[in-house]
Amino acid sequence: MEKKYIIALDQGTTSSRAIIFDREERIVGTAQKEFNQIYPKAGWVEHDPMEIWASQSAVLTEVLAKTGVKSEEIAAMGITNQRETTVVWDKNTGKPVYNAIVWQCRRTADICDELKAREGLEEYVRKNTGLVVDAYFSGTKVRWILDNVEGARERAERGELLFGTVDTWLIWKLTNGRVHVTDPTNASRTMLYNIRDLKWDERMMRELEVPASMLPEVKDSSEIYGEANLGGVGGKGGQRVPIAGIAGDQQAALFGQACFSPGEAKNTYGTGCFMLMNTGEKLVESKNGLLTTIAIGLDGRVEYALEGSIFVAGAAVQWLRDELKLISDAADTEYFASKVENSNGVYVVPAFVGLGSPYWDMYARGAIVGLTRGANRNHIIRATLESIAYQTKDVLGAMEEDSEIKLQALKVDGGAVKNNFLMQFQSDILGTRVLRPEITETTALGAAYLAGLAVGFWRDKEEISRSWRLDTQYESSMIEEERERLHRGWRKAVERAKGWEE
Ligand SMILES: Nc1ncnc2c1ncn2[C@@H]1O[C@H](COP(=O)(O)OP(=O)(O)O)[C@@H](O)[C@H]1O
Ligand SMILES: O=P(O)(O)OC[C@H](O)CO
Repeated sequence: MEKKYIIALDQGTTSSRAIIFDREERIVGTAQKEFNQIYPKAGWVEHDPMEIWASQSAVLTEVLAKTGVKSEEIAAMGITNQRETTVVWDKNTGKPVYNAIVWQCRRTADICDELKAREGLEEYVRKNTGLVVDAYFSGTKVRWILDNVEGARERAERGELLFGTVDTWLIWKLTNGRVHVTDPTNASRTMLYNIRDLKWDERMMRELEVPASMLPEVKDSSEIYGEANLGGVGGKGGQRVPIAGIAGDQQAALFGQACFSPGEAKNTYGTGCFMLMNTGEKLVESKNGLLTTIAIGLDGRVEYALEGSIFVAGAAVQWLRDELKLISDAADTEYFASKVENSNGVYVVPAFVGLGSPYWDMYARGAIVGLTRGANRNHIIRATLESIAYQTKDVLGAMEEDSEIKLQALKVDGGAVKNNFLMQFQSDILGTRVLRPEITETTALGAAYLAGLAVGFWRDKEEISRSWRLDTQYESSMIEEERERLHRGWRKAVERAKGWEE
């Protein structure tokens, strides 16, 4: 049967998605399922790995059923995932030894403080892993599991336990425990991977007390890793489909946005907000609070990116909906924010899990400042959306300094870019054009491209570049003095939120 489609699995922080693309990058069908966020203590965030797997395999089945696409028509499958989130499981039973510790989780802040106190280690981490010492990354999360789950360290030392980020966990499940792999984009988020030598870093394994036997094999982001059995009933029948692409969701979005040349950048507005700029084969060290990360691993070589990681963006909108109950749907924020002329001096700093780039403060916590008697719910809603744009502005400023490139336009994607108020305010506060493409599911598209390239479904990056299509362009209409005035207020608000929990 003719191979007409690529399927992408996009395992995000709040939901699992499966999307089928045809050769013209049209979305043929989508299925999506939210899953539980577990908050055992203030600042802690977990997911149940079995629920991640169940929701991901459910949407895979659902998208095939609802589109009528046959598994024989699928050329390959690509995987993209929330990054850093850490799963440790028993390789014999397939059972996780603990819940997945989510990237947002702050429980390892004290381990980070201990690492920072070790002579020269922070510098070593920056130089060799491209990261800062922060609870965000997988390394301290693995260490926490080994230190805190009874018997885990002994079992890990006996070679019985495996570690994986979510890509690794899903591929292990999809291949019935046969394949234990990851790719350089995910490996570069663990604090255990040397982004210069392109291998697991001996010193970091020692410092974090993580046995080498737990770590997956690191393969290219686009190659065949194994096969998944699709479309069978009760474990029988079905079609074997190659799993042929892996990338962390932010790097997948960079690829899906066709940011292939040095200096091209995108910002993805999901739970958090992640801006990545391709720096090609050049590894740029940040002096302004950004990360150096691997953009992609192709044909045995890697390209690098500078990254600004904002921990809370769309999640602040969910907070307005679920905790404050100011809205019933995320999309309502656009209407309410537009009902007021400005935020009336109110600033929301959504530092719910500390602050990432460029501030790096594990102990910051959320704040609403500038309240007066006239402040109403629309101002708070508006200030929440504005906080996403301000955080992005701070990251872009750092990126322009580090890269010495002035960005002419910012390509955007992710769930929150549907919000026209946010996009216009973003352009206003940056003073830069904002470009929203027709396909905003760029994360899934990037994973589809990687899988498609591995099996010859798409020819090369040039073919992909030609497919990028603009939907809307936003241009700034704010005068510089106003931009600076508003931004000064934001910086003051951030100062108030810093170090709160220390
Ligand atoms: N119209 C909207 N305005 C603002 N935020 C939105 C809107 N629609 C969705 N969001 C936010 O976008 C996020 C979902 O985007 P998505 O890319 O699916 O995230 P993720 O991959 O991180 O799970 C949610 O946090 C949600 O609150
Ligand atoms: O799942 P998302 O889209 O919120 O992305 C999460 C990031 O990969 C965390 O680094």
